[in-house]
Amino acid sequence: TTTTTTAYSVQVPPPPVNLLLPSDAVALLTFRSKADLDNKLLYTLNERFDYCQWLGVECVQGRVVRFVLEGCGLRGVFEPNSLTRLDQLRVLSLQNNSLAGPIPDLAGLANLKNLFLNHNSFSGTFPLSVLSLHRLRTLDLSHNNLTGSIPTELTVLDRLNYLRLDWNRFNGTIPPLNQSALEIFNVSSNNLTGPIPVTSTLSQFGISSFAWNPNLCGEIINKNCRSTSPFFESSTGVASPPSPLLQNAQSQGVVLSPKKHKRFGVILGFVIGVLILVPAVLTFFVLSKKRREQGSSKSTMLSSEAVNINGTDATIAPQVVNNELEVEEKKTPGAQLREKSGNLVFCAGEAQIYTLEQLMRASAELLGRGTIGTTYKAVMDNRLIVSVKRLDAGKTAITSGEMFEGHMEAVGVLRHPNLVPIRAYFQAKEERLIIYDYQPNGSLFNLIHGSRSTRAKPLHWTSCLKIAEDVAQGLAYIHQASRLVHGNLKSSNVLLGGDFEACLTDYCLAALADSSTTDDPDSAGYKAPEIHKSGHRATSKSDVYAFGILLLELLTCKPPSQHPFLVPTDMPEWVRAMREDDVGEDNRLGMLVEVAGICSLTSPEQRPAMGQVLKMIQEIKESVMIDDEARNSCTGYS
Ligand SMILES: Nc1ncnc2c1ncn2[C@@H]1O[C@H](COP(=O)(O)OP(=O)(O)OP(=O)(O)O)[C@@H](O)[C@H]1O
Repeated sequence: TTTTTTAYSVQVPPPPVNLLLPSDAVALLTFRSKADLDNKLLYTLNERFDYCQWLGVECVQGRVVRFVLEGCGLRGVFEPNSLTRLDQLRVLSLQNNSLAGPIPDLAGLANLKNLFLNHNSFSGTFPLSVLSLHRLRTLDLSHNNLTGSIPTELTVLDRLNYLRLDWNRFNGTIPPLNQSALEIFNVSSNNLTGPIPVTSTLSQFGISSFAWNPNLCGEIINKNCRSTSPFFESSTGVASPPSPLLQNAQSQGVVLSPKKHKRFGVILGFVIGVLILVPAVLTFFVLSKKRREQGSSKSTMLSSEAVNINGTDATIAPQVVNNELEVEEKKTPGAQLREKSGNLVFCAGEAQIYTLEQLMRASAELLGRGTIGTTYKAVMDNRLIVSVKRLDAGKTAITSGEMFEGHMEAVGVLRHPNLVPIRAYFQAKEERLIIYDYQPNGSLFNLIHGSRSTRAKPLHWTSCLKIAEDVAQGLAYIHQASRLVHGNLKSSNVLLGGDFEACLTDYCLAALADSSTTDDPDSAGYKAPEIHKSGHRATSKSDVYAFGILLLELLTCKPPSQHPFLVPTDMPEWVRAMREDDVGEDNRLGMLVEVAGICSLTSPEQRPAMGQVLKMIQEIKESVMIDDEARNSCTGYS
């Protein structure tokens, strides 16, 4: 007789193969068929339980309990009725891929505890099926294109410990979350409106959890709700106290329907706008005309002496010569923007969530001095923390004001999970500032060379692989999304973000400076030979060279100044000698060293493009089964 266990010895015509497969294998194969458009996952089934060995899969007694495919270059869709059949799944992570389309119904994943779908291109609305996953502790949907509102019913997930919805396009109000277990929470960079609910849980989070939502208000972000709009309904359904004008209308017997409330709000806003703006604009023009007539050349200006950097704590205080807005005769788009935002130009169309004055009042801590400027950590009075790079006037003197604005407008729109975003810039006479997000976990330089006592050995090779992939992704994005190049890649310009992801900073700034003034022995080792020889400007191929050197630095724990001069064929031996404790990883390491070797070839024409380098690294990643321990060390940098 023929049974299902002898499915491969055929005496009678076999039933369709799907009927013979365990349902978990069918679920995985169905998922792969729609998500893995580039056939990166080599899922073949020779034996009945082969699927438990597939990349990213972990089973207990033949049932899939973890499915983790992070940064695998998946660029299809998440097929409904595929993974959702894995009813024993505890962990599902598809983060850092390019999956698109809606998130399907996940209600079948009744045992799910951790769900990471962040850093993809999912669209559609918040997946309501998640609300039925009562065991859920971690939910990360950040960095997608999700729209619509955040459901109030999220409050029912009482085990929720980690909730990230940042970098989407959610609108509406924030639900009054009050789960005592919630420790990580972020809804920044959305389109949320209204007051931040005052619950004991939400009140413990800082401004960075809510930032970059232009119409959000509340004490946490230091924004008065009534001044934003008198008609916000709070998320608990209780309206904020009406404005005095509205009270007046009501006391006179005018009854306003909710719709009329809105219309009344618009009319009121318009009337107030006209009443305030017209005199303000008139005053502004009269003042500036008077000033021009007096031939005044005074402007809001920061003086280099104004930054007190004695010790670690300082205040970036502007020496305000004249507290009026700087008005230039010829108005470039940047100049008009400057007028609008009080001289601080916010990039990528982002809303101005702080002013120059707030920034200047911030307490500042010196982070370090670089080749073209000095970097500070600035903590503003609204508790927002940013990093301010103060360019050295002499070093960027070759770049005119207009060129600087044009350049910053091009660089400031770059947005990628592996780039530290430039939020704003400022320039006045002798003063140029660039404002970045502050990265809390230090730089790759510190991680590799920081405390020698704790980090005497090179990083685990899987950590190297993850960092290399992050850096390659950031660089490839710059090259593909713009005609710009990084121009100053080195380990101190690779910062570690909140999730220890590697993010590039200082990108595209080298072009502002005269290269003869920026020679620095620490950077010299990353410079491609053609730049050393003829002082050529950086190119995408010199970025690739620097990447090769950085990869060797990662693998060997040796700064470029200590790299022996090697041809690619000698590199594997040197790297192996530097990692003598590593056993059994020769093959994988060998592949990474090979990538470093071809990136750092002397001739720029022979070096691959950054997109190709990224592909090579991703292929190495896919060619190995990353076991659980290695995966953990990937994010923990063991
Ligand atoms: N956004 C940031 N968040 C946290 N630390 C930062 C940030 N930007 C820079 N740093 C750190 O501040 C220090 C000084 O940075 P800076 O860019 O001024 O100099 P550098 O990177 O050493 O040289 P270069 O100017 O050539 O890039 C470095 O240790 C860097 O890692």
